[in-house]
This record gives sequence, C-alpha cells and structure tokens, in this order.
Amino acid sequence: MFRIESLLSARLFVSPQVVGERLYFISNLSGHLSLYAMNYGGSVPEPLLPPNLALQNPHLLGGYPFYVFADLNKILVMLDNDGDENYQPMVIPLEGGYPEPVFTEALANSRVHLVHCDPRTHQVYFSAESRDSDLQTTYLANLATGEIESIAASLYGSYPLCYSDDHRRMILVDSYTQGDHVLYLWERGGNGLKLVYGKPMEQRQAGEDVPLNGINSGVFVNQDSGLLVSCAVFDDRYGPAYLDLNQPGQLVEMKVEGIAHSGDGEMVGIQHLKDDRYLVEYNIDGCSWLYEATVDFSSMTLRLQRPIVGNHPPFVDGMLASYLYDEESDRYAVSYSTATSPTQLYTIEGADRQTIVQHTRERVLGIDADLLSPGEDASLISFDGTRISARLYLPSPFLGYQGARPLVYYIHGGPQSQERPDFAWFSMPLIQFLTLNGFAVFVPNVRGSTGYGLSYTKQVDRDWGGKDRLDHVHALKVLAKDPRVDVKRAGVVGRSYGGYMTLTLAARHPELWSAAVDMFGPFDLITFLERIPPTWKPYFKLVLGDPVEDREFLVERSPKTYMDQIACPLLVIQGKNDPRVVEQESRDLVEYLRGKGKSVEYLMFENEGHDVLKYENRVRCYNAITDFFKRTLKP
Ligand SMILES: CSCC[C@H](NC=O)C(=O)N[C@@H](CC(C)C)C(=O)N[C@@H](Cc1ccccc1)C(=O)O
Repeated sequence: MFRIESLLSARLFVSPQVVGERLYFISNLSGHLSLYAMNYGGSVPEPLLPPNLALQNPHLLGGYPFYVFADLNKILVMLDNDGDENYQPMVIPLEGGYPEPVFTEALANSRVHLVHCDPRTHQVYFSAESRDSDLQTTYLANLATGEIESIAASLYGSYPLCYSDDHRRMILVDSYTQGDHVLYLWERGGNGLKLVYGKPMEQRQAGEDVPLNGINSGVFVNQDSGLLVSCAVFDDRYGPAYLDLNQPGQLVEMKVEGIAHSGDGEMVGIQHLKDDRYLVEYNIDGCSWLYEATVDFSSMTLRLQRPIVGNHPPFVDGMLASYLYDEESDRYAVSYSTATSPTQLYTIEGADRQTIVQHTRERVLGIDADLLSPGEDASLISFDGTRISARLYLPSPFLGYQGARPLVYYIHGGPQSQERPDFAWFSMPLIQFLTLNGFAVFVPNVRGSTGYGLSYTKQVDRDWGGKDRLDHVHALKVLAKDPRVDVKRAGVVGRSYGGYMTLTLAARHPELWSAAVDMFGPFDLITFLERIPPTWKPYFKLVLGDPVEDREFLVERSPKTYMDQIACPLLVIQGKNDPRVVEQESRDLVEYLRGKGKSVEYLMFENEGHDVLKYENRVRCYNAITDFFKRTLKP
C-alpha cells in the first residue's frame, strides 16, 4: 500500500534568492510555507519567520513573495492570513524576526502585490487592489527612506510592466482581457500618462473589434527611448518586438536566431540581465526553456545563446517554479521540478553557465522512481478539428496492475492557465498518488488554456462551459478507444475553474461519470460574480458577463441550472478563507444537493484559501479524493 505521506515527504523548495553566500527560499519544511535561509554550500535551513505564520503559494501570489535587501539588513515579505489573499508588505531583519508592517498608511486597505524590486536603489513597485472599491493602484516606494508615492490608478490594473534604471520612467499597463492591453508611459515630472500602445476603453465604439497585442513583458532599451517587448502581434505564439517611444503605436517585428527547442509552445517573456544581455523564457509543451540573449537593434534580431535550462540534465522535461538572477554575483537561483521529481534548488553560474550546483536533495520517500508515472502525450483532435494538447498518466508497469484502468479525468483551473509537469503544484502529487493506486489519469489542456498561442487561449472568453466543455466530452470519446482505459469507470476532478467544469460535466453529461470531485468551483455564475473581490469585477464583466445584463447567458452556463440531473456521488472541497470562490458558493451547492436527496460529501478547511497548503490538510485532502475514487471506481 502506498501512502500520500511518501509523496508529501518531498517538501517544496521554491522562490530562491541567492545573496552573497546565503540562499533564501520558501519551503514547507515545518508543514506550512515559510521563509528560510541557509548557507550557500549547505547548512541546516534557518527559519526567518515565527512558526505560527504561513505564507501563500507563490504560484497564486502575483509578484514576489519576498525580497532580500542585504545592505539594509531587511527582507520584505508579503503576508496574508491563512489564504485570505489580503497581502500586506512586512519587514523582518536579515536574520529573521517578527514581521513589522510597512507603508501601512497607503496600503493597509489593499491587497498588495510586490511587482518589482531594485536592490541597488531600494525602490519597490507595488500593485495594490483596493478592498472596498474596484480600483487598482501602482505605488513606487523606497524601503530605505519609507517614502511611498501613488503613481496611477485604474479599473484595469495600471500595472507596472517595467521601469527605467533611474526610476524616472515606467510603463503602466491596463489589461482588459487576456492579450488586450494598453500601454502608458509615466515620466517623473511629466504631464500625466502618455498613451504609447493600444486603444483605451474610453476610445472604443460599442462592440468594436480591437486587435490583440499580447504584450507580456517589456524592458527599457536604447537610453530609455524604446521598449523591447514580447508580444503576440507578429506571432500568435509570442515573439520579440521593438517600440520606439517617440513613435507610439508602431511596433516593429524582431527576428529570433538560435532557437534550440522544437515542439509547440510560447515565448513567456524577456528580461534584462546586465549590460547588453537579456534572459528569454519559453514554455514548450509545458516545459521550461531559458536562454541568455543579446539584441542587435540595427538588424532587429534577438540572438539566443545556448539554453541554460531546457536541454541538459537536470533541466529536462520539467518546469521552473521560479528563478531569480543576482546581478552582483552573476548567478541564477532556480527552483525546478518534473512530473516525477520534486522541486530542487539550484544555482547556475560560471561564465559559460556550465556550473550547476544542486542545493537540495528532496525525494519521494520509499517509492522507487520507476513506480511513478512520467505520462505520455495524448493530444487529440476535437469535435471541430481543433488540436487539444493532453497527457495520459498510466500506472507504472512495475506496479503490476492488470486490465483496463479506471479513469480519473483531471481539469485545471484558470481557465487561462495550463497543466504542466510541475511537482510544486497541487495536482502532480495527486496524479502520482492516483496512478500508484491503479488509476489512469487524463490531463487535457483544452481550448482556453495558455501555452499554445493567444488565439487558443482567447477561445474561452465569454464562452465558459461552451466549446471547452465539448472538448472534454469529445476527449472521453477518444479515450473510449484506448484499451488501456476503462471509461465506464470514469471520475472527474478539477479545482477552481476546473471545479466549475467538473460540476458542469457531471450535471450536463451525467451518463459519462461515476464520481466527481469539485474543488472550490463556482456553482452559480451569478452569485459567483456578485461575491468576487471588487477589483476583479471589471475584468470578469468583460471575460464572462455582467450579472444583470447577461443574466440569461450566465444562468444557461451555470452548473446550478443542470444540477438536478447529476447522477454520480460528489465530493466538494473548499477553503474557508478563499476570496476567489467564497465558501458560501460551495455551501450553496452542498445544501442544494442535500435538499434534493443527492449524494454529496463536504470537506471544508478552516485555515485554507484558494488552495490546500498545510501538511495535515494536504494529507486529508489527497486521501479524501483518492479514497472517494477508490470507493466509486473500484480500481
Ligand atoms: C483577475 S482575475 C484572474 C482569475 C484567475 N485566473 C488565473 O488563472 C483565477 O483565480 N481563476 C480561478 C477561477 C475563478 C476564480 C473562477 C482559477 O481557476 N484558479 C486556478 C488557476 C490558477 C492557477 C495558478 C494561479 C492562479 C490561478 C486554480 O487556483 O487552480
């Protein structure tokens, strides 16, 4: 018998920052996420925060979870309360201590994200979501002096994309929906914001089709007179382009030389390293590739050098959970995992980047690596000819299971997100535990997912539960032809949007499922939209609909409308402090089903938010899901 404790013995090591001879990182060594430091080269990790405080999962955070300012003897750390996502900036001494709030006068009533940090000048950029209005504000603050300045506010982000080295210029982005962005230049002493790319909402006609740009990163170049961006204007899979700030609205395409990868994927972004060097990240078939690069503006060419992550061990077939370049020592600190190996901390260094130092030795306890499942490509052509990327995780042949395996169908959230070979995310230990217990686990990235170009991602806007639902239904038909899988014993599970889709599929296609597990998925799209934080409402109005104007559509797409038809047992999992899909949403579902005499179990965690992060809760949660599928699907 396998125990989930074996998989969870592999602790998380993420968000590393190397500073001098010290490595700072986030880990769940104590059972919940916290901040630690150890000596470069190895020492017992030292806790830097009191044991009662838990950090959020960096994947969910948006921005840095912490940043070390060694010369100030300070660490800035973003803290919430057990997953409520009301992040506040706090400061602790370099050696650790009890966190003291900073910049409270400006930020106390906001959910704050730490977007950029400049260790040289001690300047930091915050994006603050108001907790009682729909405005998001960018602040520029100085950690040495305690000064903080409000730069700009908007309904759509006013998000600080990048800043000039002297901090006298920054680019602010309003993001209406995925890929539909408007860029403004802010200048110290200037006269307000200057529009440099895109068409602002207030200039659009009702129903006007505005071309998408997909600008997802930017760097000031050429003495701050231009911007090097990655965008989807010239290539749907994103690529580099140049914007002369004196010629607003005119992006110039750039060539890319030196690509070493093949496969389907996207350019994730470009950042400046030092002098004339840049760092370019790609996501290819879900796996991370990192290249150092130079730029030739005379020929408009981005020249990639040999990959530093992507094609050589240990950085193959996996994903970077996080990475940070340290300019002073010219080193990278990275956290990397694969589908079968947990997150490890590494540094990448040396002039040719050939020196890779592994700082952790995490492993799954007592389970041989060949008993885990690496998964196989299971991409398919959907009902309308669209290619859907997917992976199928089958039990290792060494486990000795015989016959067709019952199916667990796992649906990721977002919906504009992607299931990747990421051991740091909730799903991967679950997938492995399920295969160890004899299940086949199918993991699709249906239309609407990121990672396959902007137009693929856009297909779910204003169509929640539409064509993406039909992709899932079609995938079941394709799986039915695989003799290794028994689709007559199929269960579905998903978190958040994946939970919404789980409820939708279980209620609208009851003939397909023998069991369903909903993790904090919206049940009624109208109450869901009424309950989200106010700063999310402008975005959700565009991407999903308005609770008043689009009522009919939202009712048609709500799982609630079809819930009477559900024919399989349901397990509902929820965190009490979740601000995205609030606990009442899941309670409404459970009470509705109990009122109808349907079979429903409810697992609610008092000290979790939009995730399940604490050790005891994770043990309970993974066991509850797996036991539920064992009872209902009988592997
Ligand atoms: C400003 S709105 C952003 C919505 C956000 N989308 C990011 O992917 C989100 O939280 N989506 C939820 C669903 C929604 C509340 C109905 C969601 O599905 N979350 C997923 C995906 C996710 C993955 C990583 C980081 C954030 C979200 C989940 O938590 O599994």
